[in-house]
Amino acid sequence: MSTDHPPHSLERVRAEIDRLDHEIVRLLGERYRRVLEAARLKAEVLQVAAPERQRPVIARAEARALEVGLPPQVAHAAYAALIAEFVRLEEQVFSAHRDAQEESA
Ligand SMILES: C=C(O[C@@H]1C=C(C(=O)O)C=C[C@H]1O)C(=O)O
Repeated sequence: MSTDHPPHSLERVRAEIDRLDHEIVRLLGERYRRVLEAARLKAEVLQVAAPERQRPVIARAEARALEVGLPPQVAHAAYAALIAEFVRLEEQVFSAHRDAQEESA
């Protein structure tokens, strides 16, 4: 279904939303794998949250939202939630790594 032929029924709109969600989650999976790579490149848990990096990432998402006609507060809320969860997962990578080191010591 292309955007040249907008869907007219609720069913068709929902089918298009489902198709987009499929792609969005695929992209989130790619992003998650890069976040794990970033975690592996950090020397200590204090580097995980990196607020100085979070701010421009969220600002860029808001600016991109404006370009594509998405209310920027939606991009802000989505990215703040995503990053909070990614930070939590990165912290788990660190504690698992620390536990493994302690066990082998
Ligand atoms: C991926 C990183 O780690 C965390 C996750 C971020 C993200 O999901 O964009 C950004 C900064 C950090 O809070 C990073 O430092 O780049």
